[in-house]
Amino acid sequence: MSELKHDFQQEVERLEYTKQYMDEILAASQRDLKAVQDKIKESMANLEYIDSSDSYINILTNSRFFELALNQKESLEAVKKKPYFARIHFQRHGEAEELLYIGKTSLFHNETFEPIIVDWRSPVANVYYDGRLGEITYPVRDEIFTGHLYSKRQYKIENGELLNFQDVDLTTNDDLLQEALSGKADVRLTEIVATIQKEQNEIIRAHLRQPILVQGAAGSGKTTIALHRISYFLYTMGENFNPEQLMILAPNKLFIDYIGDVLPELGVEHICQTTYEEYVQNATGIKLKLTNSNERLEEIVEDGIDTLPSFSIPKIKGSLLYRDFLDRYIKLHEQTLAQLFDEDVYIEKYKIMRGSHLKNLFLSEFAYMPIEKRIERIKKVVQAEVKRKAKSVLATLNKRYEDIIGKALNGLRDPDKRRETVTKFIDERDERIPKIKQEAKSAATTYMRRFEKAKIKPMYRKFLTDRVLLRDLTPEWTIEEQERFIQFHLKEKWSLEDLAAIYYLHAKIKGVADQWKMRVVFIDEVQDYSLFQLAALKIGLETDMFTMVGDLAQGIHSYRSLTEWDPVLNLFPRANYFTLQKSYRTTIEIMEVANKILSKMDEALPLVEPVVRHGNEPTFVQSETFNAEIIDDIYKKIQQNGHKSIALICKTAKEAKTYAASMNAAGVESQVLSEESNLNEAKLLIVPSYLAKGLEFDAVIIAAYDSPYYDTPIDRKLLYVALTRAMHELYLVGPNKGVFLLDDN
Ligand SMILES: Nc1ncnc2c1ncn2[C@@H]1O[C@H](COP(=O)(O)OP(=O)(O)OP(=O)(O)O)[C@@H](O)[C@H]1O
Repeated sequence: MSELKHDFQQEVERLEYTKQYMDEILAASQRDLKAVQDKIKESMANLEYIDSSDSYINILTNSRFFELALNQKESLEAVKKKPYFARIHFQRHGEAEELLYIGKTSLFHNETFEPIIVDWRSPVANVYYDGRLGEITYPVRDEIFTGHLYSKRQYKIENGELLNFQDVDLTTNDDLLQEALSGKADVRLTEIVATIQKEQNEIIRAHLRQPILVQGAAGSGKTTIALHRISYFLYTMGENFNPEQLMILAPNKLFIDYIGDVLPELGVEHICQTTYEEYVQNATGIKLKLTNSNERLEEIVEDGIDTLPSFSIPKIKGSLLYRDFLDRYIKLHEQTLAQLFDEDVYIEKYKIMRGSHLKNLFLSEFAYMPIEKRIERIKKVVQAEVKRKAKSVLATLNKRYEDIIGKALNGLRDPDKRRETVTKFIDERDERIPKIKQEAKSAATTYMRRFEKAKIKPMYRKFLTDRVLLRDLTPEWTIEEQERFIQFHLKEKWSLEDLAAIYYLHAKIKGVADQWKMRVVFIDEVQDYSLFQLAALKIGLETDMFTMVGDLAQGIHSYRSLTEWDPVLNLFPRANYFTLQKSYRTTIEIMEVANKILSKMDEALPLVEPVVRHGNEPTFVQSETFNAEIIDDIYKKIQQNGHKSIALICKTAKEAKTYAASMNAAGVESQVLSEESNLNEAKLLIVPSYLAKGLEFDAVIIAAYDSPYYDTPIDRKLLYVALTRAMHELYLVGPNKGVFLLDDN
């Protein structure tokens, strides 16, 4: 028998063994879960395992297989279909050689302690992603281990059957990757765990307690990495963080649906997946009807004029200067409240506390807290002090009455006068003491009543429209600019840019409630955020543990958002910055076209390197007017090539509607994608360019008629986004190549 055959046979046996053991566990867990757990606990009690710093408890909790057995039979079945995807032949210095099988969960033999499957997120699995063959090092917690990596092997297992395996070295890595990349759009995001590349792995595992910022080319795996990093984070830091304390901010609902299936596959559940809009409204409890920012984008790109006016309100509202204005506003509010401490706290005529002391607490000692939290704390201080002092006031008074009554009793000779005086004092005492007691009960509340709670929405509205206030708070602006700002806000309408301000005011004045105080944040498409949006989040959440991934070349909202990364790095001084240049999505031929557009951009970003994967040349189809039959022909041809997810991308939603009408008239079923819709691959998806961001399709047809792409910053980005959505095939349909900013040859 040849060596390979022999190997294959052995691998088949190994897979059988693994599956059998899984069945045993499953059966046992169903018979008597508790007993099995106890037994494992007991037998692992003295376990010294390869990641030896892990206690057995750790191993148990890491042993997701058991959790799955406990919780979900379905997921368990899924694991059984593909228990592992790779193997390393490895030897830690000073120890025996080992074959470690790497999968999406871990599984240990409960008697021999043998690791049957090692979780891809475990420290030793890093060797698989990071290590070249030969001498290697890998960190476990704070220790560095060294060893020798003899081989890396990848398996193709489907439905529990071993189809194939291949040993990986530098040359085969590309083959394996290519095979993975030639897959279809519907199974992609989830299946990359086997082919995560070294530079991606570095980002996934980069310092978990530090912020990271990734500038990654279109299709370089940013979304994928962010999702895997979440999974890795929970695996590694799960003891200190609940999934509920993690939040992923996505650009829209469509995108959340898109990634929705992936997270459970990566063992991540219960994390908060939301959009900035939704999060802010939930966290502040302020519901706003926002103008649709995509409609605004449409207006901007309609005529191809996207140079910003020098006084652009959306841009201003995203700036740190705007934050400074609001800081002044908050200061003003704080000062107004501070003045209310000018009065002292009294019970009857007794001074219980000096207002100046409370003012000092308010303005300096408690200054680290949100304003209304300080007021709450001060109320407690006053309450405690009133309680304490009231006791001594009462004791003193009682004593004094006792004394003067005693004096009257002993000192006055005239019995009538004596009775009269004593009665007077007794009456006075009996009236005064209960009154004081009563006052003491409510003194703190009465004193603190003057501090009314702020109403953030009207407060912000005042900032937007109050001339006198603006004169005070925005000296950097000319009077004309202030007037323009006021005029802009005469009619009450709210847009995305106002959310950062509202959240910021809420955070600084009221504080973010625990339920919304996420401790770790993952942001996809971060280039669409403004600096102030990020700053507000960071302040409100009191954390800088942000993973931010984005691509300036896709910054289609740059009229109101980021155009460079430096300010973000200044905002997050602890951040590690990474770049990803390789695109895993598109073929070389498609990327060539996209790179032409990229090179026209002002950002001077390096060209994207596609991983070596060839496909058909993108095809330009000339037609003077939009012709549904031409599109239908292309659509059918793509389907014949075996592709399922196919998008017709156009610049605007308006154009998408026109196209859909034509397509439907020609009898082709289509669906215009909106933020609320579900992706339906059975139909031709018609997608406005800005909504396509973050998504990918097997094939893309870009048509441009009513709204051609102009050679302006935003249009170049929209076109670039559209071009880079295609995985395998690309068609450009229009009256000439110029509408796609391409030369005729
Ligand atoms: N290491 C990898 N192995 C296999 N496939 C990968 C790898 N990295 C990324 N991919 C695939 O490449 C495609 C692009 O990944 P992803 O959507 O995460 O990129 P992105 O950087 O977020 O793109 P964009 O900015 O254009 O939205 C996906 O289909 C993903 O599965």
